[in-house]
Amino acid sequence: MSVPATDTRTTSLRARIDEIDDAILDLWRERAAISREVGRARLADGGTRLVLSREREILARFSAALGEDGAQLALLLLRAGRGPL
Ligand SMILES: O=C(O)C(=O)C[C@]1(C(=O)O)C=C[C@@H](O)C=C1
Repeated sequence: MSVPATDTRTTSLRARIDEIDDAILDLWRERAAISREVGRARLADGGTRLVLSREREILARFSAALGEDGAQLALLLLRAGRGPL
């Protein structure tokens, strides 16, 4: 029996979704590691743990691109790097 064309298409689209998710996870981990490094360097220089002006910029950028979902995503990204407030 032949496989319906929609099943084949779904399988291939899901494979692409998995690739995209892997890329997102890699980028998530890379961003968090870089954020931690920036934070450690700032603390070692006697600076603050947070830079709220920078966090506001990031929140605004994600909100402008994705609305409320973007704001939530930005908050999760920031927390992954600098830890909870
Ligand atoms: O850009 C910085 O100075 C960072 O420390 C990185 C970062 C971020 O994850 O984007 C993390 C904490 C700061 O409050 C602001 C931004």
